[in-house]
Amino acid sequence: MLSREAILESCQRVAGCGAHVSISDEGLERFVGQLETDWPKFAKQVSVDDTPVIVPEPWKDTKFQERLIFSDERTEVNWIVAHCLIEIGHGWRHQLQAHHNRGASQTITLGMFTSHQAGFTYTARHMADLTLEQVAGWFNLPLRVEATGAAHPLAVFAEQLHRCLVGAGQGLLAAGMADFFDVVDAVTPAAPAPPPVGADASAATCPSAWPLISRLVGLCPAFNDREMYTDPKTHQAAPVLFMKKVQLAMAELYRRLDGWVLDMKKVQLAMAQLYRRFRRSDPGRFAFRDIDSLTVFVDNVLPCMLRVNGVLRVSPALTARIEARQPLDPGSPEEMELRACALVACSRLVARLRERGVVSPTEADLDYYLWLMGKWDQYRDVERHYTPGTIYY
Ligand SMILES: Nc1nc2c(c(CN[C@H]3C=C[C@H](O)[C@@H]3O)cn2[C@@H]2O[C@H](COP(=O)(O)O)[C@@H](O)[C@H]2O)c(=O)[nH]1
Repeated sequence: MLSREAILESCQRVAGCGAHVSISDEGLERFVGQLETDWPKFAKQVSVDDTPVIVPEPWKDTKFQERLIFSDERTEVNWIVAHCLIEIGHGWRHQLQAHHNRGASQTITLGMFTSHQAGFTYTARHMADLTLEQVAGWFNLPLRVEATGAAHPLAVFAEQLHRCLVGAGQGLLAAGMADFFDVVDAVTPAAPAPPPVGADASAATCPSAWPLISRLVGLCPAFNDREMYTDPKTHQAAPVLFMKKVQLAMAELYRRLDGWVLDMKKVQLAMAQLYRRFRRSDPGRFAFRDIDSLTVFVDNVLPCMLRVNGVLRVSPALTARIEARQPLDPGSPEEMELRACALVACSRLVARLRERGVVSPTEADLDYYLWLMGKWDQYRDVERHYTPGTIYY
């Protein structure tokens, strides 16, 4: 089974021997102080947890604030997991900006809203049968250049999205699962009876996130975010695990649904809405007792925020490549060192914050914080690394 330890240890191996990226102890300590000061501002932004997605400041006043209406809990869970499965496309940021003035994550979120409004439900069969044209339509991605009829560069992005979804649909079907919700059901067959109001969600009745993570990774190729890394000194190769999107899915399910018992009947739903306010009163399926064992969901934004805030030291040659927007190859040492060092640095940041005791976030909280930070005015134009060839982030 996948575990926090397996992910962290594989990244620590890279962080200990990387040729291009390392963690600065002084920078890390300085950033801990900054986080303590800035945390309250952040807490306000993500505490609104009944919105379908976390809404960064620049997205305010857009339709993302609207509540998506789902016919039932199964449909909502399937939409959330599918959304996280296709949180990719950072490497197309500039092409997307030029095409429709939106970045990768806004393109994905808007496309997910559009598909929902079009009545699409993310069942295994529906995903397996998706056509490239359908996907390109929802996400507003051109497949051809109008004037010449030649393939549009963004068609590759549309193909990546299509591949993620079809792969998941086929994987689920092969395992006899009708949808993502069936996987939840297979892992935690019956929602445990809710403990009395006011009881602690960390009680053993709450499920662990890791069996569900492991099962989803086994079924959906696009969740299996791992690469081989060769130690530059010993020349030994070993796998490095990041598991960005599947951990994001756990955090999203937790953020949205931990207060719900998902298979309850309509009349109970109203009760659940009331319970939901009392976050810890109704753990159901998604109040993962080990939510604080997730690592950050490492993409290209986190390494960038840590680099500009002095936590990551990046070699001048690699910094120059990043600033020149030169793409990195998926699985290249540079790409893996950036991601691995960011993941390890975040676990150290959270450990230090907890020791000092002023604020005590989970790594998932810190992830959301750093991702939202990438939208702040002073950071929006800072170049991040780009790996357009990956389907993992
Ligand atoms: N570490 C981390 N990375 C995240 C997200 C999200 C957003 N998550 C949504 C899902 C549910 C929530 O409610 C959020 O609304 C996107 N990304 C990644 O950023 C990358 C850059 O894209 P851009 O921002 O356009 O530049 C892209 O690879 C994208 O996959 C997150 O939360 N954490």
